[in-house]
Amino acid sequence: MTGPAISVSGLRFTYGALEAVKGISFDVAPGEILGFLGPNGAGKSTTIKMLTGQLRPSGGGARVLGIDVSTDDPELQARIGVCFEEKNLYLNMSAKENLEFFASLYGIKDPDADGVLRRVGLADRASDRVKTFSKGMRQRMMISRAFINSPDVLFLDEPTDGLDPATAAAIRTTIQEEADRGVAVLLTTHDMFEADQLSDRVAFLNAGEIVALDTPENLKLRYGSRSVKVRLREGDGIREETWPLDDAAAATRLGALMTSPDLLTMHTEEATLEHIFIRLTGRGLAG
Ligand SMILES: Nc1ncnc2c1ncn2[C@@H]1O[C@H](COP(=O)(O)OP(=O)(O)OP(=O)(O)O)[C@@H](O)[C@H]1O
Repeated sequence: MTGPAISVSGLRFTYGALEAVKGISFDVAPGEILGFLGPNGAGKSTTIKMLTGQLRPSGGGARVLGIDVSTDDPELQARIGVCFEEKNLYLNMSAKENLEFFASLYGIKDPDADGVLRRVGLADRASDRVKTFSKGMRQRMMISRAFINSPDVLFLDEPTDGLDPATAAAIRTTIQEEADRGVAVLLTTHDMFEADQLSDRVAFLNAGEIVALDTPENLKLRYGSRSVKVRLREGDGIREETWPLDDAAAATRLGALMTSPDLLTMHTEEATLEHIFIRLTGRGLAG
C-alpha cells in the first residue's frame, strides 16, 4: 500500500468527564516501529482500543490500512494483530487449538500454528493445555495470537512484560522481523532499553497529549544532555559528582580532576529516553 499504515488525526476520547486522549495526531508507515511511551494513565491503552475498533473515538479520527476505525469493518480485524493483556486465552484448549480457533475466526484455512509457536519458543508445548502454562508462557501465547493471521499492522501492548531476558530478546527479534517484512508496529513498553532498541520513532504521551515525537537519536540530541559521573576519595569515604559534558565550566573542573590523586573513577553517561521523558514532563515513566 502507499501512504501510512496508521493515520491518526485529532483523535479524542472521554470517559464521562475525563478527557483521556486529547486530540492526538501521528502516522505510522509500513515497516515502521513507533514506540508509544508514557506513564500509567497517559492514554496509551485508550488510544490502542480506538485504533483496534474496541472503543469509538469521541472526536477526530483514525484510519488503519485505509479503513476508518469507527466503522466496525471486519476487514480491519482480519488484517491487524493485537497483543493486549485483556484479550483472553482459552485455558482448556491446547496452545495449538487456541491458535487454530483464532485463525478460524479470521477465515484462515491452514494456519501455521506450529510455525508461530516456534517463533515464540512454545513449539514443544503445542499440545499442552494453556491452563498448565506459566505467566510468561501465556504472555508468549498472546504474542503468537497476534501473529497468526500474518497481519499488516501489529498493536503490541507491553509484549515483553514479565518475560525472562532471553525470551524477551527473542520476541524483540521477532518484532523486528515483522517490521522488516513491511508490518507497521505500534509498540507500548515501559522498558526504555526496548523502546530505544526497536523504535524507528518514539511518541511520548503524557496526560492524553503527545509531548514529543521523533527518532530516539533526534530526541537525545534535542533534549538530552550527556554527563560525566566522578567518584573521589574524601577522607575515609567517597564523594560522587555529576557534571554536564557539554559545558565549558565543567570541562575546566573535569580537567583539574583528571590529575587529582583522589580520583577513583570517571565515566560518561548518555542521555536516555527516560531522562528525556522526565525532562519533558517532570514525571517518571513508571508512575
Ligand atoms: N473504563 C474506564 N473508565 C473510566 N476511566 C478510564 C477507563 N479506562 C481508563 N480510564 C482512565 O483514562 C486514562 C487513560 O488510561 P489508559 O488506560 O489509556 O492509560 P495507559 O497509558 O494505557 O496506562 P498504563 O501504562 O497503566 O497501561 C486514565 O486516567 C484512566 O484512569
